[in-house]
Amino acid sequence: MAEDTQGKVITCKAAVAWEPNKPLSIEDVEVAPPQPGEVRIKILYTALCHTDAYTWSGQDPEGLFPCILGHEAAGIVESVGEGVREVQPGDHVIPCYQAECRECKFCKSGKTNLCGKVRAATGVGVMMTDRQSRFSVNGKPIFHFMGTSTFSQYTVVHDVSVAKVDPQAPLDKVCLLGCGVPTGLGAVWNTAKVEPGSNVAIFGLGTVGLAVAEGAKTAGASRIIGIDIDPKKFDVAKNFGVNEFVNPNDHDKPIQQVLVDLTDGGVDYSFECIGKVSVMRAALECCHKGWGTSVIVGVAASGQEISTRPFQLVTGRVWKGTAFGGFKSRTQVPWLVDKYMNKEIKVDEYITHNMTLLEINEAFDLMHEGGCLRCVLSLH
Ligand SMILES: NC(=O)c1ccc[n+]([C@@H]2O[C@H](COP(=O)([O-])OP(=O)(O)OC[C@H]3O[C@@H](n4cnc5c(N)ncnc54)[C@H](O)[C@@H]3O)[C@@H](O)[C@H]2O)c1
Ligand SMILES: N[C@@H](CCC(=O)N[C@@H](CSCO)C(=O)NCC(=O)O)C(=O)O
Ligand SMILES: [Zn+2]
Ligand SMILES: [Zn+2]
Repeated sequence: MAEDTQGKVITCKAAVAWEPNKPLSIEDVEVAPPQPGEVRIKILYTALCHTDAYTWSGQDPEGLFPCILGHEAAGIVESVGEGVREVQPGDHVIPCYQAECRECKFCKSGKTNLCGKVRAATGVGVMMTDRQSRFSVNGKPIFHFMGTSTFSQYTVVHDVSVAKVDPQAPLDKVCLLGCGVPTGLGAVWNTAKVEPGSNVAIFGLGTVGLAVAEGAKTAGASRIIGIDIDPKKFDVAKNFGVNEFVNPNDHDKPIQQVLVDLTDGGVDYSFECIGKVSVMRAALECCHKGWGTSVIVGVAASGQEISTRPFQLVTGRVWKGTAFGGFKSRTQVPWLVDKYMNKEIKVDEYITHNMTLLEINEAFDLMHEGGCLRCVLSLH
């Protein structure tokens, strides 16, 4: 049902990042009505992802300030702009930072989940139609972030960035299907395509690494080796399918050598879920000669570069990366929600904390502690 806010500016609360690393500030933000091809969403729940912290830190070359961060959320469509056909007010939705237009060269290629339709605009914090922001504070424009900006009670996104989901699904849980959980599952299922019986090494046992473990378990991997410098992660990781643990700090040898020794020459698949280029190298080099494949999932800062001896690739190791786990967002996020509703994938188990938008700075502090996987903020 349409709300009486349709066509009007909505003033609501949002957490604004005015400058890198400065505490987020809860502001009264004006959110303009959606223009053609746009959707205004009442965000009910948003989680925090490490990529929000990364951009907030000032290290993201696409980080523009002031902005409204946030990209792992769920809400209800408040109103739609002209020409929007696939969602309507009242629909339950998950905003998708990786769009899916089904028409561009990328979408039609059948080779990637990346979409080119709105990426140039979302990378510079504006909407595609007029290259303007829909957010302002006292008349000053505030940049969008990742085409989602979910740390706001209302946001405006492109219609190609909205997945309509089962209205029965609990939005305080399925908001996680906007980023971290699909990324880990898809890294295994879509990007690496892990086969039954494989040996898998997962570097970093945060939400993304644990979702990789869950994906590897369901793919039938036999050895799932979790590597983390925080021993507190090991207990929780067992519940997600990790069946062996290695703490690099317990060894004098380079971690890639430890893993090669443990696995008779190296693992079949490895996943870097941290964002450190030195670990990305180790993840590649712990792979088995001839076929081992390493997938980069972690996001590393501007200026960071990966390196290895080309001989590592000449001798058959494969280096790959994944964005949103290779999932086609508008098509497959609803499918992931259905899998959650059918109890085929975990989601609740990644949520360690629940807070409100007003507590967002405390939530970010918590995120840097080992005990926190995902913190879900309620916005209303
Ligand atoms: N590619 C994508 O589409 C995508 C999507 C979501 C998140 N990410 C990125 O994935 C990464 C992981 O996200 P997360 O939310 O799980 O993060 P997280 O911080 O919760 O988890 C990282 C884990 O790595 C461990 N760690 C840190 N340094 C280590 C080291 N040297 N060796 C071993 N373990 C180490 C930490 O103890 C922690 O458990 C981030 O870089 C995030 O930006 C990428
Ligand atoms: N602006 C960043 C890009 C960081 C990045 O790689 N983002 C991932 C998603 S992380 C979600 O938590 C991604 O999907 N990238 C593909 C894309 O952005 O199109 C930088 O430049 O470092
Ligand atoms: Zn994310
Ligand atoms: Zn497209």
